[in-house]
Amino acid sequence: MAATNNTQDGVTPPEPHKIYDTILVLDFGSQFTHLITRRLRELNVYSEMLPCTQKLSELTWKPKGVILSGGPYSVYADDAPHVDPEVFNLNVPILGICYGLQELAWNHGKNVAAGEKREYGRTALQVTRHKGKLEHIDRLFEGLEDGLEVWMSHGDKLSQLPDRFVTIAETGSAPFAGVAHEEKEYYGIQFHPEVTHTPRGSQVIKNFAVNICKAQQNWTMESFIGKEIERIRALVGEKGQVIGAVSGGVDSTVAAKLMQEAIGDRFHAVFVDNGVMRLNEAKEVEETLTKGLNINLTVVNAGELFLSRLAGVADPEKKRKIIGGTFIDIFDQKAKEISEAAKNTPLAGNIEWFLQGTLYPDVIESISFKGPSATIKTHHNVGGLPEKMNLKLIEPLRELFKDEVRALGTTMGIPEDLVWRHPFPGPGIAIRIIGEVTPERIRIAQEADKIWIDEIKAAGYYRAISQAYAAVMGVKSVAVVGDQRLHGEVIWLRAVQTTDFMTADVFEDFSVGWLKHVGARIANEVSGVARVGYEITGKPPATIELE
Ligand SMILES: Nc1ncnc2c1ncn2[C@@H]1O[C@H](COP(=O)(O)OP(=O)(O)OP(=O)(O)O)[C@@H](O)[C@H]1O
Ligand SMILES: O=c1[nH]c(=O)c2[nH+]cn([C@@H]3O[C@H](COP(=O)(O)O)[C@@H](O)[C@H]3O)c2[nH]1
Ligand SMILES: NC(=O)CC[C@H](N)C(=O)O
Ligand SMILES: [Mg+2]
Repeated sequence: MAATNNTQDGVTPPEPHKIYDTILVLDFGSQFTHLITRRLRELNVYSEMLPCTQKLSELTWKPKGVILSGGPYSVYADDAPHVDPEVFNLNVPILGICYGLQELAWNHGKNVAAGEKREYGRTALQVTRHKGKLEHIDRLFEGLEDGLEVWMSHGDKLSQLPDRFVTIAETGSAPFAGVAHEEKEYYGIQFHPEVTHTPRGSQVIKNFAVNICKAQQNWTMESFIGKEIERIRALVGEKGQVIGAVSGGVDSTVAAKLMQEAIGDRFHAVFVDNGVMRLNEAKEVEETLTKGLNINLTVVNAGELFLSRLAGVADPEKKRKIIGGTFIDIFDQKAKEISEAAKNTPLAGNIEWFLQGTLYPDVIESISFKGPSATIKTHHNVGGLPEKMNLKLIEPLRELFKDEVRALGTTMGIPEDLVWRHPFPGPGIAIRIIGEVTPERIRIAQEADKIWIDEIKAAGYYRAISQAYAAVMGVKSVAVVGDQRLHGEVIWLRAVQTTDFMTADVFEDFSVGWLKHVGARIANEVSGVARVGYEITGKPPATIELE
């Protein structure tokens, strides 16, 4: 069923929502909306999220079911968002969660009002079973024990049952904690099944998606790989060529591997060694990508150029700009060379495409009903390049969450230590050295970081930590080594836990004794180090990186 023709021939390659049974999640701005999509995908049911304002006539595919998410508004307020009424003509099951339940009720009698008090936290759910004539509506809570623990977060409530609905669950304070339409497959629940505080929430979501919507559970990485490869081939055509910047990080490596599988050497990867990578990293990235993964890779050794442009510069933003600018100069130049050479490749055409490792959270962030968040930092090291070079974007990971990218990488045979590698910023250790970046400081930062990460791995902490590094504080301090005075560098160790990198907690599981052991190793083994500290500030206020 997948198209094999080129798009230029007028056939659009099918997107996942056209291939897999898809549950559409309409977002009313809850903090948890993306978790609904995550939970569904964990059940191997494909799901996509769109803003609640989505015009359903503009949708080019038909969902198997629709979930209306929670949201911060009150349905009865003048400026409250409302779903396109066409949703009720799709003839598919609908599940309303929290605001979504209230939105269902608003559309069936408008009986929603402010409650006397907010209900926030865990509570026990009493399920009402109907059997007999209404047996079909018992399916939402099938297999769930009475009194199950659910998590609530609302201030409004249904003041009476919506027209033609019956109660399917209640709690001490919410008589309409679950409702269902007598005939149509409309369900509403006041609690949040998508959060982990509702331990059996996944079962509720599964009952809706699989038992009620009859969605197939066929969203697996194996199946995604095959379909995505077909899609890339259809998009790029028989001769098109693609260029992409790869960093050795998870996202760009997995994206590059997919391209290699799809079009072989017509994908050209470029890796820039900017001289501020981790110790031996440039060599390792090169080996893994070429020997391990068979990717058509060009390595540009540009360490000296980067360092010469960074000489004497201490301002963090200037450092970032210099690195970003130099990166673009180099990439642009290399891309031109590769394009020229590509023209002489028999059977292949021009480079028309640019690979980007965009992930689903970036997509969600840009389409969420709340609108793009003002605080997010986008670190596109290759920003602006595709337009400048007149290339079309290809983004094979744009439907995936990070953990799905990791699963995909593992399935494609990418080594575990790369798949689980902590993210590394494009400007590298240049933003982990406060002040001027000198070869000596780079050496010290690299050697200290190697010891820190090796120790973290040996102690089994690596995967529990989201990001860890050793930095150079850029101020000198006095130490005494072998009766000699040392005026040396100060090493700053950081390790944080986070899910979204927007906020982060300091990693707390290290014992002081263990930290002392690592500190002693760094001070002893890395020459020029006077002292070592472990950072205890979370984000906010401190950012994850030092600069
Ligand atoms: N040294 C580099 N050489 C080539 N491309 C790079 C380099 N550093 C960054 N890039 C490009 O910038 C993009 C963004 O970097 P970013 O660190 O956000 O993602 P990543 O490296 O792919 O994955 P991860 O988030 O796991 O580090 C990369 O995907 C890659 O295209
Ligand atoms: O590619 C990048 N270019 C950058 O300039 C940059 N600055 C920060 N980061 C990464 O972003 C995440 C959040 O970092 P901060 O808390 O320091 O803003 C962390 O994962 C940081 O490593 C960068 N990545
Ligand atoms: N979490 C929610 O969806 C809350 C819905 C609505 N704003 C309420 O307070 O009841
Ligand atoms: Mg990276």
